[in-house]
Amino acid sequence: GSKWSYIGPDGEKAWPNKYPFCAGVFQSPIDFHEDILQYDSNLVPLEFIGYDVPSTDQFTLINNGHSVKMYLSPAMSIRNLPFEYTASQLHLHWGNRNKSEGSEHTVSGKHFAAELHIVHYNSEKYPDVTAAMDKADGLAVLAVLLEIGPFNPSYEKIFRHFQNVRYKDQKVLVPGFNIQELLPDRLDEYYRYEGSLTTPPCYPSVLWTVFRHPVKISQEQLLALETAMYCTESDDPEPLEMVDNFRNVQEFHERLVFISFHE
Ligand SMILES: NS(=O)(=O)c1c(F)c(F)c(S(=O)(=O)CCO)c(N[C@H]2CCCc3ccccc32)c1F
Ligand SMILES: [Zn+2]
Repeated sequence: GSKWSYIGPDGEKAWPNKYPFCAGVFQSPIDFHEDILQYDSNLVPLEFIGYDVPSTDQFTLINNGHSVKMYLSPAMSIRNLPFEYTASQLHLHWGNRNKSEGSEHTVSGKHFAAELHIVHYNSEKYPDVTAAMDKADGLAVLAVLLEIGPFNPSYEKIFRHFQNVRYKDQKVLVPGFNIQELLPDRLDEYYRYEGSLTTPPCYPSVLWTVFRHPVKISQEQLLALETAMYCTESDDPEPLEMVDNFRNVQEFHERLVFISFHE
């Protein structure tokens, strides 16, 4: 129950009062635009281990008051990064029903409808995500930009449970499935930069991989994401809709974003 939000007196402009790193260096998210991008031929496709989780396993999906997050299996990890990173959780960021522009990262100043983040920690150097999250080489987050298109049966495996996590601290079990289904085609094409957590405590501890190609979900799926959840508990007399839970893009001076693709 950390006291910060995306709106009002505890909104992002006030974060540095309680969380000094939020005013610090290497902050995320950022805008990807031409003059900060540099092709890097060393950026090879990531390798996903144990992402195909059997349906006999279950993931816990929880409304934590800031986002809807799903704890992942410790058997899931990624390679081809400087270290092996083990999966911790995935969560989403989105806008609202009148403005479906809730992605955190932007491309040439343009928001996408929403964004999925899969948080991993450096399991070669640290015992768990709590030990890793404030270390410069502690975390690796994969980001998928979401846009409107046909119904997406893979995202529906999570979205179908939203009615059971409408309020803060509610949770539900989700049968395992291949988390790789949530990722776009062309896993070889991505943006790569060193940044931070996009929520307090904003530690500059994240190696970001943002896939170039967005994934499509339907208008109805997006509306469900934008209207299902509340930041408040089920008995709160003043319910607060969980909308616009994205941080604005941060200044990015004298830094480069490396890309694995030619224009
Ligand atoms: N955009 S983001 O930077 O990826 C990002 C979020 F946006 C986000 F909301 C969360 S949160 O849901 O945990 C609520 C805020 O702490 C996280 N959690 C991370 C960092 C904080 C502690 C922690 C502990 C265990 C697992 C993951 C995490 C987060 F990393
Ligand atoms: Zn996130």
